[in-house]
This record gives sequence, structure tokens and C-alpha cells, in this order.
Amino acid sequence: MIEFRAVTKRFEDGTIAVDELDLVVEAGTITVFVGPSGCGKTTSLRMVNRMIDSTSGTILVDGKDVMSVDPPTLRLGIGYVIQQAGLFPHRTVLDNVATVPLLSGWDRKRARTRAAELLETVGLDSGFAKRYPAQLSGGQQQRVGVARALAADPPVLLMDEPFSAVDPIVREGLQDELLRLQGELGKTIVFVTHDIDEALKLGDRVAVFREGGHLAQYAKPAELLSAPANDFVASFAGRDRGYRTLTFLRADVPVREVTTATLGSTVTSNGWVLAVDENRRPVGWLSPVDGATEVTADKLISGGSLYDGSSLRAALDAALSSPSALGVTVDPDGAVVGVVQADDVLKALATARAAGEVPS
Ligand SMILES: Nc1ncnc2c1ncn2[C@@H]1O[C@H](COP(=O)(O)OP(=O)(O)OP(=O)(O)O)[C@@H](O)[C@H]1O
Repeated sequence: MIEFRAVTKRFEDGTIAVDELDLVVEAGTITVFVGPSGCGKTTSLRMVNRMIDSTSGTILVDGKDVMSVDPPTLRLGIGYVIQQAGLFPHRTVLDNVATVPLLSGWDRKRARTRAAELLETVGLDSGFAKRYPAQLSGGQQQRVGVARALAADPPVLLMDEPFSAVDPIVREGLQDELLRLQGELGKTIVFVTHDIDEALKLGDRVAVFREGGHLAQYAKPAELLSAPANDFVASFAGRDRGYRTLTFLRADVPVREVTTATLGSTVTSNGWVLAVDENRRPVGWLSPVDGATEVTADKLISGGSLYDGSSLRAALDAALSSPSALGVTVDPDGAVVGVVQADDVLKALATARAAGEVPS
């Protein structure tokens, strides 16, 4: 657990970067610091590992005041990942990752074995070990940065805009990877970003900072969207808050049966028919016809996102984007389970709205 108690940072020129911050980061969770540029996110983060010392107040890591531990010792227990990865350019990928265990006194062989394991953990195969950072893509460098931060198995991980220098698709992949890793490792993570979408996706809790180093709100993502504490949070979270909130609501929507048929077969139905492949994965819709018709590829209408049962937003997206207004529900293997109807989803949405779970 990390605890900020009335923490203030005033720089020598008088700038108050962080103002009386009170906040608890629960062990084993991801807390995201988000807010516009210059609002004190990075300063708050860096006070945890004492790259910056606070002016007043106390920061406790697992109950221990960070000011009572000398910085090098403190940092061995706190992994740190920054934008552009910050790798040593003249060391191989493997040696970059092995650096911290070596500093912790591990022998070279053990440090390297650990580094190789970690590269695999972050999704880089052994072929990358001997390369130099410049020979990697931005996303791969970030993975090495994460592996390096994890090398000494620190309970705490500080991540400062780690994914902001990579393109949006790679970034999404890295975010998914971080969530997967966290599911396995259960670290206490503080993650800084200026991107509210990234904050809402990654954070168990999100701290919204505003100018002058003030904490505007500290809450779970769903609460931030449904009950913003003030206008600043409401506008920072965006105009489409209502829609985003749906990501965090479970869809209490009936899954109905649908007529399915494989390509090449003949089907009789006066409603929409869902064509599936041999593994029951959807391949397209056949619009309603009278009497029997053969299911051929040229008759199929494609489109529509699939609904995996995750959230009301996914159900709504699937139903509204489907040519038949029926959202195809699939199991984890992608096989058809049934469909959700747009009007059922809209009813669930109205119920959630009436219960005050969705802002209008
Ligand atoms: N060494 C310093 N001396 C004086 N002022 C500083 C110093 N470092 C940061 N600041 C100021 O403190 C405030 C908070 O900076 P900080 O880097 O924590 O913000 P941030 O929210 O992380 O911003 P960004 O998203 O742009 O990185 C800013 O006004 C910044 O200009």
C-alpha cells in the first residue's frame, strides 16, 4: 500500500506542483493519476521513489515513511518505467533487464536467467535478447522497459506515461498486456497518463488532478463517469460520459435463440438467418425470405460487432451495428451462443438510467 498524507511539493521558484495530496493506493491494484499537463502527476509519482523529495507531508510505502529509507535502497523495491523506456543504449536487451538484479547483488548467471524469463513474460522471444535498444520498435522497447522494472520483483511499480510515445494500436496492445501481467503478478501500480481513456481502461481507481496540484476526484472509473465530483471532472471525462459508463455496467439482457445455417445448406425461415462456419463462428446475415433458400456467400450481409457478454456497452454496440438489429453473442471461442435484441438492450439501458447508474 502507498499512502500520501497531506503531501505538498513547492519548487524553489515557488511553484506549487502538488498541494496537500491525500490518497491511498491499495496493495495489488492499479491507480492511475490523470489530468492536464502541468497538474503535478509526475511530481507526485516521483516523490514515491524520492527522485523528488516532498516539501511537507508524508508518503508511506507499506507503512514505512519513504524519507526514512535511503533512495538507492528504496528504489530496489520500486520498479520505474518511463516514456521512451529509458533503456541503456549500449547494453543489449538482456543486459538492460539484468541490470537491477545485478545491482541487488545477484550473480551474473542468475540475473541473466531471470532477465530471459522476464522478456518472455512481456511477450518478447529469445531472439530479442542480444539486440540493442535501437534495433527494436517503440512498442518492443516499452516491453523491455516493463521487463526491466519487474526484474527485481518489486512489490511496487511506478509507470510515467509509459505508452504515450507509441502509436494507438501498439498502445492498446501494451495496455492489454499490462492488464494481463497484472492479473498474474498483482503489483501495486501507480500509472501516470494524460489520456482519460487509458486511465479508465487501466485503473482500478483513478485520481483526477487539476491545475495547481489539486486532487479533483479519486474514484473507481465507473463512479468517475456516473458521479463526477465537479464540472472539471465532468468535462475532463468527456461529453460522452454516458456512453462510456456503459463499459462498466453488466448487461442484464436476455440472450435469445437465432436460426443458424452453414454455407451451402438450404434453410427455411421467415426471419433473419445467421450463417456460420463449421466451428459455429458467424460469417454473415441472410435477410428474411419467404420459403426455402440456399445459403450462399453472395447473399450474406456482413457487419456488426460481436457481443462477448462483457458489458452493456458491448451489447449496445453489437445490437446497433448489426444489419439485423440482433447482436451476435459468442462464447470465448467465438462460436455463436444466441443474439441480443436492440429493444431489449435499450430497455436495459433505460432501467440503468432510471436507477441513476448512467448520467444523461
Ligand atoms: N524542477 C522544477 N522546478 C520548478 N517547477 C517545476 C519543476 N518540475 C516541475 N515543475 C512544475 O510543477 C508543475 C507540475 O509538474 P509535473 O511534471 O508534475 O506535471 P504533470 O502533471 O506530470 O505534467 P505533464 O503531463 O506535462 O508531464 C508544473 O507547473 C511544472 O512546471
